Amino acid sequence: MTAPILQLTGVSRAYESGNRRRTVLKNADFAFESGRMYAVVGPSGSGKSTLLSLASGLDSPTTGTVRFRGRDIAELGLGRYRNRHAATVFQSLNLLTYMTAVQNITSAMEITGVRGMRGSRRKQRAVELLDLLGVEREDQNRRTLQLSGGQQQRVAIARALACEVDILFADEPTGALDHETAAGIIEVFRKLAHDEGKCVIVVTHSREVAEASDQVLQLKRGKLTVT
Ligand SMILES: Nc1ncnc2c1ncn2[C@@H]1O[C@H](COP(=O)(O)OP(=O)(O)OP(=O)(O)O)[C@@H](O)[C@H]1O
Repeated sequence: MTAPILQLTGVSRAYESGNRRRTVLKNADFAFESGRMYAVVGPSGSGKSTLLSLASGLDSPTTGTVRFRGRDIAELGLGRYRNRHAATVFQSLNLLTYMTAVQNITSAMEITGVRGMRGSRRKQRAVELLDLLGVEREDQNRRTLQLSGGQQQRVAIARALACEVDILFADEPTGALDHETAAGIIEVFRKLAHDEGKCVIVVTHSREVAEASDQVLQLKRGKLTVT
């Protein structure tokens, strides 16, 4: 086994409401590797989004640690971890619909500070990523509002990758897509893991996504098991 890129050790998350305290993720242990695609599955309310938030540095565990290349992400800084190493494609995509596909990516690069890259180089990088994800050149310069759901999903993935992150998280990426479009997106994730060496972690209800993954993590009432 190669050294894990991301390691969860005894990770729990509890929420307080009034005088009640409920643990929704219980003592999760898992080591993720580069070059592999993982699916996180489980019934509604089982803790999938909670796990995603903790592993992607959007939230902190109540107990336990999340380590990126051996270093606690709390020490590294959650903002820095998210900007430089781990990006998330949210269900809502959050694309700027009045901008083109290319502009969505170059503006994200500006905001998250891909340093030392001039405007023309940023644009070139955006085109490279969109090519990699199979967005046709003529569609790359259309406003994302005019693109199909599958194309928008590809743009959101390209944007997440723009900062050369090592880990890509996606929350229910095929939920709103028809079967054929979903199959294309699944292929994109597999390619990013197997050809580009990324660690891809997908929260999903889809059997197809789970079957296409290298490993499936199952959550049931906050308990993580690996199948
Ligand atoms: N901020 C919060 N405060 C209190 N409880 C929360 C909070 N966020 C999530 N929960 C609770 O934690 C449990 C796990 O939620 P989570 O969103 O992780 O489930 P999920 O498996 O992603 O569900 P779904 O498939 O429906 O998106 C749920 O019972 C939820 O109500």
